[in-house]
Amino acid sequence: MSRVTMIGMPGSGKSVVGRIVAERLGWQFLDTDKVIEARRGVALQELIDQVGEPAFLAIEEETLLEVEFPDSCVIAPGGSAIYSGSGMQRLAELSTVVFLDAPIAEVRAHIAGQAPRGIIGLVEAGSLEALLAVRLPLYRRWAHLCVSCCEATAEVEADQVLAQLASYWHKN
Ligand SMILES: Nc1ncnc2c1ncn2[C@@H]1O[C@H](COP(=O)(O)OP(=O)(O)O)[C@@H](O)[C@H]1O
Ligand SMILES: O=C(O)C1=C[C@@H](OP(=O)(O)O)[C@@H](O)[C@H](O)C1
Ligand SMILES: [Mg+2]
Repeated sequence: MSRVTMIGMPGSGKSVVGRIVAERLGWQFLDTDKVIEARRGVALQELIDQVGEPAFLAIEEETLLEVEFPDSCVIAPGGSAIYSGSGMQRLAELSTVVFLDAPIAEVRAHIAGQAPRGIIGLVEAGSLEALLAVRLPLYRRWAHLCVSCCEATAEVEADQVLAQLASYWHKN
């Protein structure tokens, strides 16, 4: 199957690692957060602030269901994509889904280095640890492959993803 989708917590590296995986395969890279920003003409954080979390999830679902994903592409949806059963069903049918399983300390450090962003369900969960506990069964449910990332550079993580993909594609 000539598409890959990266899923995982915000800050786990879906966009950065996904882009490197795409480059190494000579494939296109598509970040659905960027698609939403381009369609709406606002930064993602601003959109979440404007419409609220439930409406953002509806916009994200609509995007996952409507975008035409080309052949030979790596897709990086937002970390909240797993809240859309129909969106994930579509991605699982048209791509190999890779869960970037990053330790929470790494997630926290990566998020801290970035501009503020709305993380869906974080306020309700109370902490990143509690949010991960809620999301983990969903990430695992939709993943064809789980790649554990531990204090490696994005380049090394991309190599790990590619090695596991090669093995998965060989068997499936
Ligand atoms: N393995 C890594 N090593 C160092 N920095 C990383 C790594 N993965 C991601 N980052 C950094 O963390 C931030 C969030 O990464 P990003 O790819 O946007 O995550 P996601 O798309 O999963 O939210 C970026 O600044 C990125 O450069
Ligand atoms: O996990 C989340 O709740 C979110 C993750 C973000 O994308 P990244 O996972 O690419 O950071 C973005 O879609 C939005 O801020 C919500
Ligand atoms: Mg991203």
